[in-house]
Amino acid sequence: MAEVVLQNVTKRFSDHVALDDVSMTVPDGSFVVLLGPTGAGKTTTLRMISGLDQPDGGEIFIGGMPMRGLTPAQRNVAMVFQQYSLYPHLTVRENLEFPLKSPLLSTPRAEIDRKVKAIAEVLQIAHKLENKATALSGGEMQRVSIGRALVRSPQIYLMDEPLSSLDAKLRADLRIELKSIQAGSGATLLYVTHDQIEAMTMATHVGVLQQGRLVQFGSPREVYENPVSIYAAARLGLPRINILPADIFAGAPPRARNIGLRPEHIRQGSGEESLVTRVEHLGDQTRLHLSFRNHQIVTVTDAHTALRSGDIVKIEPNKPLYFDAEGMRLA
Ligand SMILES: Nc1ncnc2c1ncn2[C@@H]1O[C@H](COP(=O)(O)OP(=O)(O)OP(=O)(O)O)[C@@H](O)[C@H]1O
Repeated sequence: MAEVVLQNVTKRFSDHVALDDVSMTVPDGSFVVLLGPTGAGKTTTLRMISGLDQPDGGEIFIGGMPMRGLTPAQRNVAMVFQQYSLYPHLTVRENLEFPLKSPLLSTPRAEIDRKVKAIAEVLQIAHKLENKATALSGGEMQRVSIGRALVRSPQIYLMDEPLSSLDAKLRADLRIELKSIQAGSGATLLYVTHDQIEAMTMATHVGVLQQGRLVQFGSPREVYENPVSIYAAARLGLPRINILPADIFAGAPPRARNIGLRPEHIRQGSGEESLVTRVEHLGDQTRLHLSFRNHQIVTVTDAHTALRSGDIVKIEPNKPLYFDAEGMRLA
């Protein structure tokens, strides 16, 4: 496995700048998740690293080697797309074996069998090994595509929302499996997702992309607790961070335009009165929807709370984040 370095990478599509001077180091053995809304440049970043597309400016290094001019095969990267890409006329087993049968690798038969079996078990498709790829459900095909990447030992795995087409239970299972495969093998993984839970649970680092610019890079915890802007703060956390006018509570510093309060950073029982508008019991926690001076706030409370819609609850900020008129964090 290898470190991947992007140095001032820029990519334009006619006059649209999809990646704008992006510099980023994906450390060897890390699990980096790229975050950003649609169009932020996540897929473009993966395509540049894979060699499917060329940057207009800047350099990409994998394992210290410059990648300019090298084909995807020469880069030895494994990519999993959101949409499965299988050989339809081959069986699941043949699809999984395919990458190992490359003449360059000359993997021994016993080794191929062992790897295919192990991966098929992890991905819960062992019972479908002899089926034709076309005889699978969408979720099964996607698992085979993931398997085709995992049987290899590339320099880096590039995955673009690989779990988004799977049902919730399988997604939760595979999240744990992928993370343990990565942690166990020391693989380097660059991963795109819109799923907050995937990002928080799997990433060693997250990179926040905003209109083609990398605006923050750090551990999920760092980005969660110390976001550089409202934009970065809104990328992690569910329910989302509450953004309110800064003067809605006393104590805002000069130049503060907005206060950001994570749902769990609102103390209840003292402070200002707010109205409970909805109580959502989710089992392990309860969400309170509050109306406070014409603003809606979401906070969390005790799972067995007796609060009901129409009640009054006192609230005050705990660990507030302040942002200026441009949405940038104030120290
Ligand atoms: N082949 C292309 N031709 C023209 N424009 C493109 C092309 N590929 C991407 N773009 C543009 O570049 C920008 C970044 O696209 P990209 O696919 O990287 O976004 P993304 O963050 O992956 O979004 P999504 O979450 O929707 O996949 C977008 O504005 C997109 O329209």
